[in-house]
Amino acid sequence: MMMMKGELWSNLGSTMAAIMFTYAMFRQYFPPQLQDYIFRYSKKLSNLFYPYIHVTFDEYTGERMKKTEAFSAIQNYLSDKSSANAKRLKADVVQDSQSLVLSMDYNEEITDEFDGVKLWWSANRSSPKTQQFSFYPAADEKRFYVLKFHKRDREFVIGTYLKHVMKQGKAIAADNRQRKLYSNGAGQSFHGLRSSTTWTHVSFEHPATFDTLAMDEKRKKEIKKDLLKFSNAKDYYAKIGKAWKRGYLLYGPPGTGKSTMVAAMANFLNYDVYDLELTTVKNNVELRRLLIETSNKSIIVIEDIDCSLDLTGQREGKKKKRDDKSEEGTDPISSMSKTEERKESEVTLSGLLNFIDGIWSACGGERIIVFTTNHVEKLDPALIRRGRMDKHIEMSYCRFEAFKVLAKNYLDIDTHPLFGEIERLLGETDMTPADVAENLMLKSDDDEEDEACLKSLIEALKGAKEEARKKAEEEGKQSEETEKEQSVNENVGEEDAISSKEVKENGVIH
Ligand SMILES: Nc1ncnc2c1ncn2[C@@H]1O[C@H](COP(=O)(O)OP(=O)(O)OP(=O)(O)O)[C@@H](O)[C@H]1O
Ligand SMILES: [Mg+2]
Repeated sequence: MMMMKGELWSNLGSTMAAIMFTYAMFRQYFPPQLQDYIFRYSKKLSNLFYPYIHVTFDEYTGERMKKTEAFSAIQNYLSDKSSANAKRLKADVVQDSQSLVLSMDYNEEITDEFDGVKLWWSANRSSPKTQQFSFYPAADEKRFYVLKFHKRDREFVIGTYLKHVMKQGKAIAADNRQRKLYSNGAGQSFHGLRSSTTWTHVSFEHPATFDTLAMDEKRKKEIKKDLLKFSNAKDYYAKIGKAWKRGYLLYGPPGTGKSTMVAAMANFLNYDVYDLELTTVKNNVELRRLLIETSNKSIIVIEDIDCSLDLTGQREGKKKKRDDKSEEGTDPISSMSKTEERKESEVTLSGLLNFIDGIWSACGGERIIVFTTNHVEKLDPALIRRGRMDKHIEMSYCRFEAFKVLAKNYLDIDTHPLFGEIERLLGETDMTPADVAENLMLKSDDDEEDEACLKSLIEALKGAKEEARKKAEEEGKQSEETEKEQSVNENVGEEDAISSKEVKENGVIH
């Protein structure tokens, strides 16, 4: 046995010596051009037997060492596959992500299959030139992914597979990303002058979803379909030459779920929310700047638009006054500083309209603009015409369909003997979902509590019905009185007319 091992070593030694000798001879006796020639042909020869192509994706590119989109997308794309297949994994928190991203460790290789084509991915890093010990990655360490595939699949990989990887990777990043709720602060006061407002953000964690939203199931589905259609319609908007945005007007009495609907929309589409407080925006220029600073995939909300500004259909008069004012001062600088000093918002309706459908709103990707209001009738029709506010959604009082959603959410019940009476009362009485929900809030975990909640709701509904009846009665009385007054006035008017006729005819004053 010992003998055999010794022989093996000596054979290996002599083979190595022979290779080294041949290489030395090759370098010494062959001119460099010939060496190149032989090298190229030997590579071609090896390619004949090695049919695979390798593509490298570096983490950073360019002088400014910008992280490549491709690297991040591949990292996300491979994270699922790595956690299922790779034996050695490493975990990273990718920027702006709320969860860990698992990726295969260096020098691991995993196999992917797409449309019946097999491909191999490996994660690699080039070893740093500086050999110092450090917990942090060396500055000259380069990380990269290598994709290996058969040369017959070249076209498929370049034309289809890589596009699929990028798209999937970006979608995973969007899902994992921590969403944000932005609001425009009221700029700090400095020597009486307000500084410009900017967006500040917190993480967006509103729990409302379309499942928890009390609303007619059919309308809910329709809105969800509309949102999905919009978010997938990049090519369609490009084709018809329209900016990729959509306006929703949510209107209805207080407590009917308008703000809740905005949160549900954001959660459904995975968008950020920009809560725009118009009264703190100094002027149209600032409004435009705020818009440019919003990111893709976002919902820009202006709550209670009727209270935000004087946009309530009297713009002609207002506009004229403003024009008169601007004509007063011809010096643009002095008039600008005057405007700065004025504390109230100078945003105009036309500024807002430009904000919605001006050229600025076309920058970047998809955006949804939502206005909410309690008084749709007060708004200037120009503001809410179709094309600006594409979809008008009325949030109305709670009817039985909506109640069933609340009962499921709050009490976890689908049916109950008291539902019949509640259905009848909800049909006759206007109560907001907020008030219905208030009655369904459990005080304890007791099963009997369900019935107590429903009974308290019935009482509240009866109370509301009675109140509405009394109010209607009072209003009826009032209108009767005003009718009477009117008819008295008319009679007096007639008498006056008769007497004046008599005066004319008789020439006598009674
Ligand atoms: N349709 C609904 N579905 C589920 N919950 C609702 C609904 N409407 C109201 N609520 C409940 O009532 C509360 C108030 O609702 P929300 O703030 O959305 O009303 P709003 O229409 O925006 O009112 P306002 O006009 O006063 O701003 C919410 O916290 C939510 O719990
Ligand atoms: Mg609201």
